[in-house]
Amino acid sequence: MHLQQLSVINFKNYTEAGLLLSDGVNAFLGDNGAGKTNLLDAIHYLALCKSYFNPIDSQQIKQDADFFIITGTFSRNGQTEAIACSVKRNQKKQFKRNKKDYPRLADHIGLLPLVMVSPNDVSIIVEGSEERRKFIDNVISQTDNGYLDELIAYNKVLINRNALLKAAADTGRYDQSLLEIFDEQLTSSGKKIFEKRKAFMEAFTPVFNSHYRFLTGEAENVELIYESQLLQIDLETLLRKSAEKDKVLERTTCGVHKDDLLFYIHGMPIKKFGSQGQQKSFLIALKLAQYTLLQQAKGFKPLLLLDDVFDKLDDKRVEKLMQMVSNHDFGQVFITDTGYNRVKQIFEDMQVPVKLFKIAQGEVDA
Ligand SMILES: Nc1ncnc2c1ncn2[C@@H]1O[C@H](COP(=O)(O)OP(=O)(O)OP(=O)(O)O)[C@@H](O)[C@H]1O
Repeated sequence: MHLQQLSVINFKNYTEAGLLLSDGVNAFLGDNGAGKTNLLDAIHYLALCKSYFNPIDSQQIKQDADFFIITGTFSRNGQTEAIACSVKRNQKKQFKRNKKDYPRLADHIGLLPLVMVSPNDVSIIVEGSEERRKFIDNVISQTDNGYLDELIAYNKVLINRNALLKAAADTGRYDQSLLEIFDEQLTSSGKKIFEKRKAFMEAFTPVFNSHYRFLTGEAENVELIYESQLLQIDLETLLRKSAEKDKVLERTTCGVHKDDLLFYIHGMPIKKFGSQGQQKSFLIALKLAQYTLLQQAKGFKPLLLLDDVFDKLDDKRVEKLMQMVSNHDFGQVFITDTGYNRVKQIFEDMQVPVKLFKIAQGEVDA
């Protein structure tokens, strides 16, 4: 699958721009604040109906404008897909596929799989466990339609159970039969989520290890561990055992909402003991593993968006990454960087064709 052309009107710092893209590597190059990442985000928006960086749609509209439009023509399984998206202030966003409206926006998601690697991803390492659960949930949802439904069901019961515990503490009355119903529902969804996460991590971890090793050589020893209370004990028993504690703390203290991913380098948490370059390499390997599993599930190559990817990586790692790109391990790739000559040189040295775009203050020059 690849994006043949992209147009934006009033999107972030662009008034109007159109790009004809290569089906191999495309590089958006320019100074800080020029609008390179904004182009990646426009592609992300077109594929996944939302910005990668900012959940508020109206903030993607160019300052002082009332709407934005993004259009793109994709070649997918030998067919052309014309996707158009428009957002007006205070109105629902609209997506069209080959000029037809979607009955549900959710029907669009999954059509154009995509993986973004961005400096913002460092939150997966440095922030709390919620960021890591969000990462794993996003990756599983992209390939498993039922997973998101289970997550929604689980979170709904969790909110209700916590409200019950809080109300019981406030009123002194404890509705045991309602709690048992919630526990049953929580156990049913929680078990399914746990089984899917466990199976996913079993497939994901060796792919991650192999990408990390390729990128960094054999010297660094990293570990990726799925941590869940359910690995030791089933959720039914857990909920029963923690019932008294939950009453005192007025919230549900066990379940899959406590799951986490642990990241180690040489036996130590990478958050505290990894250099910026090592953390970045770890994140790239995580995202490339996501790419590989997505490709396996879809049967074709997703788009790969690499924002500011050379920053903090040493020359050897840059070369390895570009080797992966040039081996056509990935299909269409988009790269951003501030150094026009640097990127031109890297690709010339590797004898990899690349389409270079000069970006300056919301203007594109191919
Ligand atoms: N809604 C908007 N209206 C106008 N400008 C916006 C809007 N949203 C973002 N911008 C501007 O777009 C500019 C370019 O942002 P972008 O993140 O694409 O830069 P970049 O070229 O990737 O820079 P860097 O190299 O620093 O990462 C920023 O200066 C930002 O203020």
